[in-house]
Amino acid sequence: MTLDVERLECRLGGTPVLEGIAGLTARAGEITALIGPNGAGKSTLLKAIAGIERATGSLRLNDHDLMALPFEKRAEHLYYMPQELSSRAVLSVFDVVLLARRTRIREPLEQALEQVRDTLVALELEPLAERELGRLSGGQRQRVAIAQAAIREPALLMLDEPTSALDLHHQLQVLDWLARFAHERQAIVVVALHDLSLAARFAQRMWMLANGRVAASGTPGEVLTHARLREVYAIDAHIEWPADEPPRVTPLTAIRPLGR
Ligand SMILES: Nc1ncnc2c1ncn2[C@@H]1O[C@H](COP(=O)(O)OP(=O)(O)OP(=O)(O)O)[C@@H](O)[C@H]1O
Repeated sequence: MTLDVERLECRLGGTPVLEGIAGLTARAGEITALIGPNGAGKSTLLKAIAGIERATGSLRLNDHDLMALPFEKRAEHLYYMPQELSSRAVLSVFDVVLLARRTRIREPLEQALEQVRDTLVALELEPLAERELGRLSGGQRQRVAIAQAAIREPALLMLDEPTSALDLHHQLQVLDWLARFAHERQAIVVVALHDLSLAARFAQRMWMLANGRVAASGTPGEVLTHARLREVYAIDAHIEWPADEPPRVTPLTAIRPLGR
């Protein structure tokens, strides 16, 4: 089970935003980290895969040609969690997660309720189960959105900066849970992240974008090099290579304007 992206192009408001995106593969059971500076095209790429932005090229998810599927049909196979989350619902945390699960219309209610309870426990959201969505903090809202996304159990789960509002505990806890989710459900999980050490720790594969193009893809060790961090992020960084562990990146200095 893989997602394969080839020759992807996307224009927004007449401007080319993604150009010649090719050679990107994400595998079932793994986390793929989508990295790159502000404006590199990460959200646009995820939205193009989801069918929210129009694009040309080739997108294959397992045996499906996603480009041939209209938005609603793609949605049967994938889910995209955006960066900006709405918090206006007056429903409780439990109810919004249950509603997300009820897209499976043939599932008995008792089974759905059990799945919701398990997911809330796993994401440490149980104490908030009866709280209205509009009365949550930013990080709590983000964790509920992750629960709403994952409980659909899509073949392809795409999360746009899911840890941007989370404290250190919940950054680790959520990514650890997503790694187990990917493995147990054999889901393809693609996560846009800014923290390179966190990305390297939990992702088996990385897609690095810069200026709407692929700057690199491969394992964290292959992608995260001094030269590439200078070129793509315009930073000097200290990269540690602990034995048998993924690289750790400490950003040191911004060396020039980034341009975007
Ligand atoms: N509607 C639009 N019309 C024209 N250009 C757009 C539009 N939306 C986004 N862009 C541009 O497309 C580029 C890619 O934006 P995108 O949101 O995909 O970047 P990103 O890598 O997700 O950035 P960030 O890390 O800041 O979230 C940016 O230069 C942005 O200004």
